[in-house]
Amino acid sequence: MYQVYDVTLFMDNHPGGGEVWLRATGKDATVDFSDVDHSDIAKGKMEKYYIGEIDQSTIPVKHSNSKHTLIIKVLLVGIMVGALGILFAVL
Ligand code: HEM
Repeated sequence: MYQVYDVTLFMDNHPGGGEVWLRATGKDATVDFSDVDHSDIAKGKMEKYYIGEIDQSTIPVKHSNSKHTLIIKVLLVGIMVGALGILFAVL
């Protein structure tokens, strides 16, 4: 389970700055949080911003669209080659 915190209200007052949180947006920040070795005071403050838990198995997995991107690239090259062919035929 992921523990979720709404830190928007604390953003301007976070001693580590709001920037570090922006960099952690949309991802699991557990490692970033432990790397700092937050004090017990910091850990106590977290309770105030705790909003619940998310079961990570319910988070949609990002699929790579590389196959679609390749098809689009091949089509674009085909269109360009076709356009050049028409251009040379006309000239
Ligand atoms: C609700 C969550 C959080 C709370 C309440 C919180 C609170 C604090 C507090 C009170 C400090 C001052 C130092 C201390 O007492 O340990 C601090 C420092 C810091 N925090 Fe957080 N923090 C939170 C989440 C995070 C996250 C997710 C990150 C990283 C992505 C982060 C990065 C930092 C950094 C870089 C510092 C500065 C450390 C230093 O200057 O040595 N914090 N935080």
